[in-house]
Amino acid sequence: MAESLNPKIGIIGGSGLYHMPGFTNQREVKVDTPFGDPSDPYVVGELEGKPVAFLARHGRGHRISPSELNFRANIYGFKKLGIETIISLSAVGSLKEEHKPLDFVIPDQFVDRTRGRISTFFGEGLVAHVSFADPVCHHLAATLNQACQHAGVAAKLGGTYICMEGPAFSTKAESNLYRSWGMDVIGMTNLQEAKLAREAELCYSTIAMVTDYDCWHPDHDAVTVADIIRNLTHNAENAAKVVKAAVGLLSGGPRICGCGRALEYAILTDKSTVPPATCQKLELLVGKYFQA
Ligand SMILES: CSC[C@H]1O[C@H](OP(=O)(O)O)[C@H](O)[C@@H]1O
Ligand SMILES: Nc1ncnc2[nH]cnc12
Repeated sequence: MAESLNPKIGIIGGSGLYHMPGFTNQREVKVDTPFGDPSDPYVVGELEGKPVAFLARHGRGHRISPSELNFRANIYGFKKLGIETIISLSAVGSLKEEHKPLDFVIPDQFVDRTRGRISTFFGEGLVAHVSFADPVCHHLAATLNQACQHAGVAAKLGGTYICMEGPAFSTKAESNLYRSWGMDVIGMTNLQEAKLAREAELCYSTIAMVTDYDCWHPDHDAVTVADIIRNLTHNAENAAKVVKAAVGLLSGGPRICGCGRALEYAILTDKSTVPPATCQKLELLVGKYFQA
C-alpha cells in the first residue's frame, strides 16, 4: 500500500509532463517545508514495482512560471520524503544542429543565465560551499543514458545546458551568443534544482528532451509554444518509457557515488555559533554533521 511506501527515487516532470504513466498504488502527499510550499502535492506510488515520488515542476495545469518556482521547497520536499535520487525531465531548445527535435540529451554541465533566483539552502548564520564542478551525478546520468538505449530513444550523454531566466524565449543575438559559447541545449529550470539537490546530498540528473531549435536556426524563425507542444506530446511518451527503464535499472541499494556526502567538507561555520533557529531549519540537511 502507498502508506507504507518508502520511496528513494524522485521524478520531476517538466513542461508537458504533469503525471507519470504506469504509476500504481498512488496517493498524493502534501509536504510542508521550512521554505514554503512545493509546486504541488507529491504523488507517491509504484513504478516497475519500486516506490517512487513524482512532482510536477510547474504544478498540474502548468500554473507556475520558471521565475516563480520555489526550487528550495521542491527539493527539500523530496529530501523530507526520504528520496536519494532525482530524475529530472525537462523540455529544452537545441543550440546545435546535431541535437534534433525529439532527441534526448543528458547534460553534464550547466551555465547560469538566471537573475536573482535563490539557489541555496544556506545563510542565516550557517555558511556552506558545496563543490559544483561536476553538477550532475555521473552514475545517475550513465544510468539514464542506458535507460534511453533500453527504451530505444536516441540520446546523447554529456553536453551543456544553459539556464536562462525567461519566461520569454531568447533573442536571436542571445541564441547565437550561446552557440558561440558552445552550449548544447537551453532551458529555464535546471540550474537551481541541480545546486539545491547537491546541497541536499541528492543525486540529480536530467533528461533534456529537445522540443525546438531555438531561434538561431535558419529554418525556424522564432520559438513558439505551438511548435513546442507538438513535440512535447511525443517526448512525453518516450520519457515515460525511459523513466520506467531507469527505475528498473536503479538498484535502490547504497549509492556508489559521492553525492550523499556532498556537505562533508562544505560547512565553514563553527557549529557553536549557528543560531538555534537556523539549526532547526536546516536539521534535515546538516543534522548528521552537527551531532556532538
Ligand atoms: C515548454 S516552453 C519553456 C519551458 O519548458 C521548459 O520547462 P521544464 O524545464 O520544466 O520542462 C523550460 O525550462 C521552460 O520553463
Ligand atoms: N528554446 C527554448 N528556450 C528556453 N527554454 C526552452 N524550453 C523548450 N524550448 C526552449
